[in-house]
Amino acid sequence: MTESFGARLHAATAARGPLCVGVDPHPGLLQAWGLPVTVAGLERFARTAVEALAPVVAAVKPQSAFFEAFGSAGVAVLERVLADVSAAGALTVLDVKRGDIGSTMDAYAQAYLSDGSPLAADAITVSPYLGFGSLQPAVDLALATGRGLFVLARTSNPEGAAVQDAVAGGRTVAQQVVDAAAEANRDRHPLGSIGVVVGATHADTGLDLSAVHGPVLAPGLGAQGATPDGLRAVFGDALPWVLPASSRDVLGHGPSVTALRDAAARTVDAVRAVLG
Ligand SMILES: O=C(O)c1cc(=O)[nH]c(=O)n1[C@@H]1O[C@H](COP(=O)(O)O)[C@@H](O)[C@H]1O
Repeated sequence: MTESFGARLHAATAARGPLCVGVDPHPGLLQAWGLPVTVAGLERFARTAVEALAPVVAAVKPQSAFFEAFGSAGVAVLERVLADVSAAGALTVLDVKRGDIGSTMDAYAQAYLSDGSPLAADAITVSPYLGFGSLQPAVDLALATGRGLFVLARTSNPEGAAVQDAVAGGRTVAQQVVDAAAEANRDRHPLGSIGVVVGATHADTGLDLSAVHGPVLAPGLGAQGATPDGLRAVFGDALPWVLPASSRDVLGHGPSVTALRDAAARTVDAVRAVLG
C-alpha cells in the first residue's frame, strides 16, 4: 500500500527538521541574483535553489504563479523542479491554491495529485472558500495516491480576517476549515495528510488546533515578519503539528549554493529550538 503523505512528512521532518522552504522566483530576486527576468533566468534560479535546498530540507514549496508568468516554458521549468526536488529526497508542496466546484476540482486533482501527471506533487495548497466539501475530489485522490493537501484556514495576510474570522453557527470560518480537516485526519497515524494553512504572522490565531492531527503549514517567517521564537506564542500546544515555511528570507541569500544552504540550516536550527 502507498505510504501516506502524512507518514512521509512525519519521517522527513524527523530526519531533516521541521521546515518547508518556498521557491518563489520573484522578478526582483532574479535580478538580485544577477539573472535576467527570462525563462533562462527562471531556470537558473530554480535549479540553483533546488540544488541548494532539496538535499537538506524536509519540504520544498514552489509557488506556481512565478513559473506560470513565463507561459508554457515556465511551466516546463516547474515540472523539472518537481522532479528534481523529489530526486533529491525532499517532499514537494506545490503552492497553487486551487479551489473550484467539485466537477472542476476533480480535474485539478487529476492534474496535481494523480500518478504520472507531469505536475503531480506530494501535496498542493487548496482554497476551501467554495465550501470545504467542494474539495472532496482532491481529498479522495490525495488519500488514494499517498499525497496531501494544505487547506487555507487562517492565511498570513491581514485581509484574510474579513472572511476567515467571520462567525457562522458559533464557529469562525477558519475554525470550520480546521475542524473539517481534523475529521479527514481522524485515525490516521502518525499524522494525517489533510493539512491546513495558518499564518505564523498572527498574534493570536483564535483557532483551536488541538484535534487537527495533520500538518499546519505556517508561512510568514522572515519576509512577512514572523520569527521562529514567536512560533510558541502563536501556536502554543499545537506546535507539534506546525511546519513553518519561509521563501524570500532564505532565497535572498542566493545565488551562492552554500549561502542558501547555510540560511536554510540556520532557520531549521532556530525552529527546532522551538518545536523540538
Ligand atoms: O499557501 C501558502 O503557501 C501561503 C499561505 C499564506 O497564508 N500566506 C503565504 O504567504 N503563503 C505563501 O507562502 C509564501 C511566503 O513567502 P515569503 O513571504 O517570501 O516567505 C508565498 O509563496 C505565499 O504565497
